[in-house]
Amino acid sequence: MGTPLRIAIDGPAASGKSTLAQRLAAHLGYTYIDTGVMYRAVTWAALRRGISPEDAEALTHLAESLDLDIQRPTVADGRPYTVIVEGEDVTWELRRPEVDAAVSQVSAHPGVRQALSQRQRQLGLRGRVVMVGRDIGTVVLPEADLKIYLDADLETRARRRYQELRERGQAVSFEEVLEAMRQRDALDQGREVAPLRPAPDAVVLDTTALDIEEVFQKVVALIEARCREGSRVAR
Ligand SMILES: Nc1ncnc2c1ncn2[C@@H]1O[C@H](COP(=O)(O)OP(=O)(O)O)[C@@H](O)[C@H]1O
Ligand SMILES: Nc1ccn([C@@H]2O[C@H](COP(=O)(O)OP(=O)(O)O)[C@@H](O)[C@H]2O)c(=O)n1
Repeated sequence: MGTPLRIAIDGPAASGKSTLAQRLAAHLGYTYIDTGVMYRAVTWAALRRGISPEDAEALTHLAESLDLDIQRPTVADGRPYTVIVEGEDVTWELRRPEVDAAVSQVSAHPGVRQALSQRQRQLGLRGRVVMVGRDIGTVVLPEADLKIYLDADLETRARRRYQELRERGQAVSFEEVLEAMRQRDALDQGREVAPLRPAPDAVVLDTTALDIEEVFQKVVALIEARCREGSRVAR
């Protein structure tokens, strides 16, 4: 294999997926695609319209028809991209605790998943992408050339997310973040369609004791090793 053209990164909340993916995409000159943002956008729109997170039919219709645009950052406030839903910049709205609390329930509906996975697969098939989510290696792009599953223990992930939210000025307690994350993990791992788990051919990397740079270096080393293997086979 040469440089992997499609890289899939899956794992639970705050395992470091987006951080790694953005650095890898910049390093390789690839496009970074965050699929979680699409599930968050549907959830945000549902909350605004008063659609219940249990209403499969209404949510499926929303996922199929939502006017959603993910653009290059339009404001220099640390955002990796700007998300426009129905003409409104909702980039930071999507990170609010209300969205966190409902997103796993919304994402469990097969109709919602089908609508969004289809859009994601079309983007992924273009190649030269680093795609992040929960089911990229298992469902969205099972033919990805490199699959990474990032993990870290719950406390560590909750601490990372807590610090991130506090730095952004959100008034949350560590216990609230921990409990919300525990519930989201359970729903994401327990759903019937596309449950969160590593693909059989994923490289599982536990980041509990690794800093951001160490994770990045490990994955770059992995990509370089795969490239060397590929060129040996090709010779
Ligand atoms: N290996 C790491 N060590 C410490 N902090 C990390 C690490 N990876 C990511 N972070 C921090 O943890 C938070 C969540 O990371 P993020 O990449 O958004 O996770 P995910 O995309 O998996 O939800 C961010 O504030 C990020 O800077
Ligand atoms: N490919 C994906 C991506 C996200 N999701 C859902 O969307 C939620 C938010 O995903 P996210 O990647 O934005 O969450 P964080 O890891 O950033 O906290 C997850 O908890 C899942 O319920 C999914 O089901 N499948």
